[in-house]
Amino acid sequence: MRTLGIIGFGGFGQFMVKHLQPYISVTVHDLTDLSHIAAEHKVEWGTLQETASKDIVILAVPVQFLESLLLEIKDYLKAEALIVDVSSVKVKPIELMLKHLPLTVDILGTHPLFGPQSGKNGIKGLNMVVCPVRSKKMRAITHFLRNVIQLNVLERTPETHDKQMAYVQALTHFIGRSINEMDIPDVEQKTPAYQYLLDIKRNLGGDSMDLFLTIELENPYAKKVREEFMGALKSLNDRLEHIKR
Ligand SMILES: NC(=O)c1ccc[n+]([C@@H]2O[C@H](COP(=O)([O-])OP(=O)(O)OC[C@H]3O[C@@H](n4cnc5c(N)ncnc54)[C@H](O)[C@@H]3O)[C@@H](O)[C@H]2O)c1
Ligand SMILES: O=C(O)C(=O)C[C@]1(C(=O)O)C=C[C@@H](O)C=C1
Repeated sequence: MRTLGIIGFGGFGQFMVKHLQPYISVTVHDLTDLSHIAAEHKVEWGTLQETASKDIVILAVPVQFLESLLLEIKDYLKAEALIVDVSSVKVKPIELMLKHLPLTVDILGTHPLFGPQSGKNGIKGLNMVVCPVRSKKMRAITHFLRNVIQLNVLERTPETHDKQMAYVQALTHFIGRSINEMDIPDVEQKTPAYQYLLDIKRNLGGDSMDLFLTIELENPYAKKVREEFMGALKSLNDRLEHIKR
């Protein structure tokens, strides 16, 4: 039977385990000792070396920590292993995996477009981006994702992914974190549109600061979209300030 190691057992690592554990024997590892949470999920807790030496290894750490992790694990990997990243950006992790991983291992970039909040009622039909890099098992993986987990699999280049995610995610998380910091109130006399804002606040409120930094700073196209948004806010506000009353 094939074995799976998940390195990074934060919000997304823990969420993924619930969906993968029925199909494969899973070992998890994190810098922090989260063995009690692994026990709750009924998966094995391993050392970094044990977890990195499985048939499939999923890297679920924020991208800003990926390079040092790759350097730590590259000598522990099985020659024929499949290494998968799940990062919210795709250009940078794929460059790093190509730079540091041995030529014998298969590499697959992925981005599940859901998480603990958006997937809490099930993940059937949700989107998952795949960026094949080098993998002999691509057909079997796509079959598993589409037909067993029942995701909507979208194949994209890393550049196309990051360009679109600058709007889809960097803009949404920028607004989401702002309204979380403002702590906008829930009130009875609300409109459906305000409920959308409250839903964004709830959906993104539990995400870590490290995830926010990945989405905003590691996507090469995110800064331009933030600037466009800030420009639009400023120009709207200027127009309001200049209306004579
Ligand atoms: N949260 C989501 O909804 C979501 C969805 C899809 C993809 N992702 C991606 O999944 C990855 C993890 O995101 P998250 O939300 O779980 O972040 P998180 O901040 O909640 O958790 C990250 C975990 O990685 C651990 N970690 C960091 N460096 C490590 C190392 N060198 N070795 C072992 N563990 C290490 C941290 O201790 C932490 O527990 C990111 O790449 C993110 O972009 C997240
Ligand atoms: O469900 C959640 O908790 C999420 O925040 C999921 C979410 C998002 O909606 O932006 C967050 C990060 C991932 O890259 C993909 C999806």
